[in-house]
Amino acid sequence: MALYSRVSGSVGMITLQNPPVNALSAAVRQGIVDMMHRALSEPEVKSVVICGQNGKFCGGADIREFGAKMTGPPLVPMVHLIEAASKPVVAAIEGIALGGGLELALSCHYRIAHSKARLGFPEVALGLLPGAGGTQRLPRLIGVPAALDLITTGRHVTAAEARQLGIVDEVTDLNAVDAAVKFAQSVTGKSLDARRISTYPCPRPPDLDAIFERAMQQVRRSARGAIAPGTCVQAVHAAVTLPYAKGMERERELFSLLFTSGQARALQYYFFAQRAVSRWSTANGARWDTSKPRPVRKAAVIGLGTMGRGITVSLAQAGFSVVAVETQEKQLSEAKQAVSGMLERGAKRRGVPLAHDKIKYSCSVQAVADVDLVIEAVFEDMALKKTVFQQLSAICKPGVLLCTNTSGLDIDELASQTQSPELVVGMHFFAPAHVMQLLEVVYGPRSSPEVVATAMQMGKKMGKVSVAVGNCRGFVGNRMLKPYLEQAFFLLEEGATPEQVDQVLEEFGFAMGVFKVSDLSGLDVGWKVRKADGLVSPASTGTSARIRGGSRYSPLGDLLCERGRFGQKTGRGWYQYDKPGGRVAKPDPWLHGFLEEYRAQHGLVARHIDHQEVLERCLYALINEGFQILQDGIAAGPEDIDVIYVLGYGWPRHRGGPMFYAGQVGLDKVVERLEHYQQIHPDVPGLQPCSLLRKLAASGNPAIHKWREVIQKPRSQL
Ligand SMILES: CC/C=C/CC(=O)SCCNC(=O)CCNC(=O)[C@H](O)C(C)(C)COP(=O)(O)OP(=O)(O)OC[C@H]1O[C@@H](n2cnc3c(N)ncnc32)[C@H](O)[C@@H]1OP(=O)(O)O
Repeated sequence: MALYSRVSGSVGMITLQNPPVNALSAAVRQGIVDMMHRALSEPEVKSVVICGQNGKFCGGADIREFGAKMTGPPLVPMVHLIEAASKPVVAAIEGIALGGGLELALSCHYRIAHSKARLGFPEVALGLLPGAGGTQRLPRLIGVPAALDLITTGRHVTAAEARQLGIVDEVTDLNAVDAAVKFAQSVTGKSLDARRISTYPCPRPPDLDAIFERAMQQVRRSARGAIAPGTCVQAVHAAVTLPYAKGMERERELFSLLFTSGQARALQYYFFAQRAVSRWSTANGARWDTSKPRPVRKAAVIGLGTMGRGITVSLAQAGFSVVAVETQEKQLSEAKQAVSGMLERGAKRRGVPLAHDKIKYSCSVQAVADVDLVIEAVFEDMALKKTVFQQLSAICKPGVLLCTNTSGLDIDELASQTQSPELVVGMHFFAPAHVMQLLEVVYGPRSSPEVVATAMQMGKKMGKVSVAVGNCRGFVGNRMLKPYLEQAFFLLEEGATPEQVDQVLEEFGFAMGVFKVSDLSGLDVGWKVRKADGLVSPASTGTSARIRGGSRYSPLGDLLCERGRFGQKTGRGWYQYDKPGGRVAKPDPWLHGFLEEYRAQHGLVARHIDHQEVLERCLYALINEGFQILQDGIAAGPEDIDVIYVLGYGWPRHRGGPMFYAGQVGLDKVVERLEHYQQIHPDVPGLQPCSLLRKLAASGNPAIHKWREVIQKPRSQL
């Protein structure tokens, strides 16, 4: 709702009240309309200030109401009422003015912002465009190029940048509401003719066509199939080519198109999913709201390879004192140099002070004796990690949290090396660790709730989205990757090429196809794991070479590794590169010949494989594993899996995540297609729909937020 008060006798004050961000719910819109009428009808009131309760102007339309039938006054007539007002209306922007909140501010005649406020049109991230005149007013106010930038990227600007761009009239370090009241009094009685943005002509720079062409190219490059960015460009184009009223009609049409698209639903689901994962729970009943994190001031990182360096940078940038340990002098000095470079680049990019002095380097593990938390980041080797954990357990002061950065090793086995297994937790960072936003916090059966809470909070402080997951091989992300990769390999055996598979996945919206990712991360990584698992056997022909433990197995990755083809680092993998370390993947005729030879050797006949089969086999196998993970209680809900896949594995955000996507496709359809492929490939257990998936499909494909009711008590494997 909105509160009305009178300040200094002549200023009508409308205060938005809708915690936590004063979003424009039906009640708030109704309140604004009613209070505007009141302010305009009171003769003593000469000007109006609009502000938000609790230091937040407005976070935009209330996203929680998007799924329901629209009630209350629409936004567009509301902003027109404000702009048309005969008394000056001043927006007092504290905290945030985002989306509909900024549109509300742009309909006011003046805008006063606090210096710490952030403004922006983030609708594009929700699959929408600013639909209350934002695409028509902003270019009129700040010009086409700047408006295109803000609307298509959704980036927030500081008050200072907003002032520079001309979005706000004044910035204050003092109380913005008081400043707005003073300002409102100072403009009482002045003509408002030049203050109504909708009446401004839209600037037409001479290279207008080129500007729009560039903007379209830019969004096509980065959107990966998302439709909102291009639609935003079209809406701004209408501001330039049409009179305001017609431009508004066009904005409405385009907004409706986006609003009813599956992409907007997926992105809005994802918005709440990312927030839902912070309300974590574990299979043994620990919860975010009952578990208190421990204070951590000083942390240590053991092992300064690629991951350890990234983790050190993240910790230092988050303000922690860090002891960075690498036992070899040479590696330590290389790491020191690399970390300094990363910190310098980070400080420059983010405009923050350098964090060099936060880090102390040491060659000795003894240096961690007084820290509060250790993150071990040595090679992915259980024996080595066990030794390190034994050492840490002996060296560290009592009560220290011992975390391991592993992408899939058994947390409990490591915990058993220590005197306090309840203090051990996994922190699975993604490379590059100082850039990637995702952190899987892996709890073992003995990890204490406060240790999980501490790791989750540490991740948040490092700017990560932390997702709590249970302990199993590969945790959530890498466990689901296995059947996905497996299907991709099988498709090559049956006649596909890496380029074909990658193209299908990239058209779906993945940042990179599975084979390009494999080349980037190195084929030897998986090879090492398969060797340790006893899966890699000496080259042989016939069916037995492609069976392990009674199930189908593809040795293709192993065969490439045997030939030294480790991907980008060796200049050859599933693709060829111009040199070792090269980045541009080119189809490799050698690989095609190798696949033909392989098929001939194993009596396989290449067949035409269509787009649909590639997509269904890769994605549905991955999704099926996701349901198995839910069934096992390794992830608490589908949102956890979806956030992990979007942030860690390049799943297109506008498709919500694999579990959301499965719901969109229809769970019964996913079951039906998995059964279809299982019949053809009975030796692939990953194609057998898991019982939770079957159960959900049989219960009528319920909405994703209802799945937890069906999952009920997960049968935890922990
Ligand atoms: C025709 C009309 C068209 C209108 C278009 C729009 O206006 S669409 C909406 C545009 N606005 C946004 O996209 C803003 C989205 N919100 C944010 O970016 C951030 O939440 C924030 C406002 C910058 C605050 O970030 P912070 O990190 O401080 O907190 P959280 O993100 O955790 O959010 C706190 C809770 O607030 C809820 N919330 C935020 N914005 C909205 C919103 N617009 N509507 C409803 N609810 C919102 C958020 O969900 C959090 O609550 P939880 O209960 O934890 O989920």
